[in-house]
Parts: sequence; C-alpha cells; structure tokens
Amino acid sequence: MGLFEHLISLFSIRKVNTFHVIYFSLAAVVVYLVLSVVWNLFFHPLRRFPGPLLARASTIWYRIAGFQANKAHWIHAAHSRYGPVIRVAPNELSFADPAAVRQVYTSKEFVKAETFYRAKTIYHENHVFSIRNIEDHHSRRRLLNKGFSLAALTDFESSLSIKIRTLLDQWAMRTRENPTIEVYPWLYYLSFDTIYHLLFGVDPECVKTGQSHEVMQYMTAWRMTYIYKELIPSLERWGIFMPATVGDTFRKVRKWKFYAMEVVRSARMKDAKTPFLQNVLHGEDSSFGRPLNDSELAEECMGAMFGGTGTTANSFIYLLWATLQIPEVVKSLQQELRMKFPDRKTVPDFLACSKLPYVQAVISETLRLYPTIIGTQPRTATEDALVCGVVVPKGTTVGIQNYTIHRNADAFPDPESFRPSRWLETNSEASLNKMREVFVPFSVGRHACLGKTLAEFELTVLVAAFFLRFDATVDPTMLHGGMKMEDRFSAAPIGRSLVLRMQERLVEE
Ligand code: HEM
Repeated sequence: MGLFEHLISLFSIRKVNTFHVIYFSLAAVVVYLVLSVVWNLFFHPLRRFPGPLLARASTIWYRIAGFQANKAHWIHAAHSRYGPVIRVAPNELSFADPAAVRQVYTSKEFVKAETFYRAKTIYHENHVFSIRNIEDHHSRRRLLNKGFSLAALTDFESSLSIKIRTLLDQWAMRTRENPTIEVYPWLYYLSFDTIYHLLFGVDPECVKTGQSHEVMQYMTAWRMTYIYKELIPSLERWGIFMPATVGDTFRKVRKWKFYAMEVVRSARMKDAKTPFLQNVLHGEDSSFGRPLNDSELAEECMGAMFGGTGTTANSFIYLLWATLQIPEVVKSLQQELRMKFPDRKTVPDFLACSKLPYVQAVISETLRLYPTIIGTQPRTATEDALVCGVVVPKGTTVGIQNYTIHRNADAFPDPESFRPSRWLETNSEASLNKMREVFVPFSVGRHACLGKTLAEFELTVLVAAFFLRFDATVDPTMLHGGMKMEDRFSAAPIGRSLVLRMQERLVEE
C-alpha cells in the first residue's frame, strides 16, 4: 500500500475527490514549512549566529526586504542590534567587520551567489556581471577591459566634455527665467549618452534634445525582473508569458534585447571602431574559443548600459543633495576650482581635476555615505572558510554591504555626517589606511567595477564644471524622505527627484 493510500485509510476516506487531494497537498506543504523552520532554528550549521528571528527561521525576512527595496537598511539595523556577524537568511551571513571585505571578495574560496547573480542575467545569456565560474569570468573580463581602460577614456574625453557642456548650457538656459529645475532626469540622460557613445560610437543625444531614450524604460523594467527572478528563477524563461505588470516588465526586457541585437548587428556590418567594439567584435572569449555571437554581445552591451547609467547618475544626484545643503562645503569647493580655472564656463580636463584635493574629497565622501551599490554582494563559500576568525561552512552565502561598512565609526568618526574634510585632515598614515580599507564603493577583487575609471572621469569633470559655473541650493520643496536610498541593488532616491534652484554665475558680484 502506497503512502497516499495509507493516509486515506488512516483518515477512513472511502473515495478520494479533488478536495482530499488539495487538503493533503496543503497539509504536506504546512508540514514541510514547519519542519524547515525547526531545522533552520535548531539544527542548521548556522543556528548559533544571531539575527532577527524571522531571518533565521526562513527566507521570508530577506525576500520582503528585497521586495520593499529595503534590504540594505534592514540588514544595517540588524547589525546595530545583533552585532558584526549576523544571520540574514537561514543560509546567509552578513559581516560588518571591514577585515571581511578582502577576505571574501578577493578570495578564490568564494564565488558569486547563484540565485542572486543568475537573476541578474538580462535575457537568456550570461554577461560579465552574472558569470560565476572564475575562469569563464576571467576570460570575459579580459575581452572587455580594453573598452573601459584609461587609454580608451582619455581618447573619449573630448566627447564627454561636449556632453557636459551641453548639459550645463541646457541648465543655464532653462534657469534664466525661473531658477527652479528638476535635475534628476538630466543626469540620467548624461550618463546614458556617455556609456552609449563610448560603447557604440554614436551619441543618442538625450542631453541635447532633453528627451529620454527608449532603452531607459527597458532598464527600469529590468530592475523589477531580477527581483521576481530571485524568487522564481524559472521566470527567466517564462516571464514574458505572465499576465499584467509582471509580464510587461519581462516583455520590455525582451524588447531591449531586440534593440541591442540590432545595434550589435549594425556595428558588425559597419565594423565599428570604438575601443569596446574593436575588441569584442574581433577578440576571442578564451573560454568559448571564439568571439562572442550577437546574442552574447548584446547581453554585454545591455549590462554595460545598465551598469553605466543609474550608478553614475545617482552618485552625482546624491553629491548635489549632500553638498548643496552645507554652504561651507560649497564655498571650499568653489574656492579650489575658481583658483585653478579662472574661466567659469570651462569644462576642465580630468587630469587637472583629479589632482584637486577638495574635489576628490567631496566625491569620496559622497561615495562613502551614498554608495550606489548599497547592499550586499553575496558570495558562496566553495569550501569551509575562515572569515574574521569565524568558521563559514561550505555552501554558506556571505555578504558585506557598503552601506554598513562605509558607516564604520572607527574609520569614519561621526559616520552619518557628510564631511569631505575628513579625507584631508587625517593626521596619520594608520588612520588613512583604515579609511582606505573600509572604503570600497567599486568593490575589490576580480569582480570589482569594470566602469570605475569611467565613473571617476564623469563625476570628477562634472563636479568641477558644475560648481565653477553655477551657484545652487536645494529647493525648499525637497523632503529628506524622498532622498532615502531605495535598495534595488543599484540605489536611487525613492522620490526619483532632485529639484534645485540654480543660477549661472560667470563673474563675481
Ligand atoms: C559611481 C558609479 C559606480 C559604482 C559605485 C559602481 C560600483 C560597482 C560595484 C560595487 C561592483 C561590484 C558588484 C558585485 O560584485 O556584485 C560593480 C561591478 C560592475 N560595474 Fe560598476 N559601479 C559604478 C559605475 C559603473 C559604470 C559607469 C559601469 C560601466 C560599464 C559599470 C559597470 C560594472 C560592471 C560591468 C560590473 C561587473 C564586474 C564584474 O563582475 O566583473 N559600473 N560596480
């Protein structure tokens, strides 16, 4: 007699109907859930680690936090309550100890966590961000590095300067009559134009026209699909067949893929000459032993478009938000810039601005307090490992979030204050080293940001050109609540808005 028949005879059921099947199925699910909670709380290898009860018992805590785009904030609050090593899901630990950063992110014992990064594929192919295998990732990185190198960016600098000048001309023109301006979309236009032009050699001219590009709505949709895919990985295949809003997001991502394939095909036909395309169209991905095909290359382009747009745009948005509320910071910034560049309308070159200590301190302080990759970057232990003296069993996922370690009070006293001068007034090499150890906005190790140099170029030149040319303040209608960092892995202000009052000032009054 089978188990099902046995249960039926036990409950004296003569004839099985649909109701019984549903009833027993539900009962089986409840029993399974209860047993897994008991296992997670009392028998799991991580049972001794502290953390919120719901997080130790099930993945619900982690999933709700993810859905609400609040994961980084919840984990941060849990660290304050439970200590530097906490359990944030039955099989996941979070470390707030700065020493953990390099032990995890530069070690071969840890690989990208499967569910989290598989969900970050865009449409049916892996790209450099989602590849987990160490050798495969290495060969893909080798293929892409050249397109984002310092040499490629130095060649591209004049195009970037033109875009920044066009943006500031737009702002100057629009604020002549009325000084109030919504800058949020404009900064997306600038970073999108920049990455697109760098990749494909064509300027989409969002800044020039003041219009969004169709790809931007696809990228917004993608931010939701990876939350859904983390929950149900098979949506990668089936998402486009889902009804309503959920299906719409997947269908938009499919449109983005078609768009990217078209761009790649046309680049192939024209044998496009940007450093990125030169390398990827002709170079081999050594783990495939061949160049990337159109679909694989389209996916890399989509990854770079996404990686290069919101990250830099939001960093500058937070830089303006934080800086413009502190008149002394603005004054120091403008003094340094105006001493060096007498022409206020100039868009200075990167090399000169990269040596200006206060400009660099303002950028560092922004990336410290508002790291756009705000949350955990989860890795899975491929063998038993030791992190900060704690044994991490094989198969455990661990993560360290920049939002938390960048607020380490030992390295950054009074961590919630935006204080650029902290980067300049350190009086010992030891305290500077401590700050450097903890400060990892672009991550470290083999998965560190591919676009770091591009982001630094863009931010540095933009900060310099903006503060040379404009006097600005945050509009009084802006509320702190609207600037809360929404954690969808890459963070953005929850209100999607930054309204400023600004005035072009070309001479001292
Ligand atoms: C201020 C701006 C930026 C910040 C703070 C930032 C931060 C980061 C961080 C922390 C990672 C590691 C993520 C992880 O391991 O899960 C990363 C990876 C990456 N970033 Fe950025 N990023 C920025 C701008 C850019 C730009 C402009 C691009 C343009 C292409 C870019 C492309 C990438 C790519 C492709 C990866 C994956 C690298 C790999 O796994 O090998 N990022 N970024």
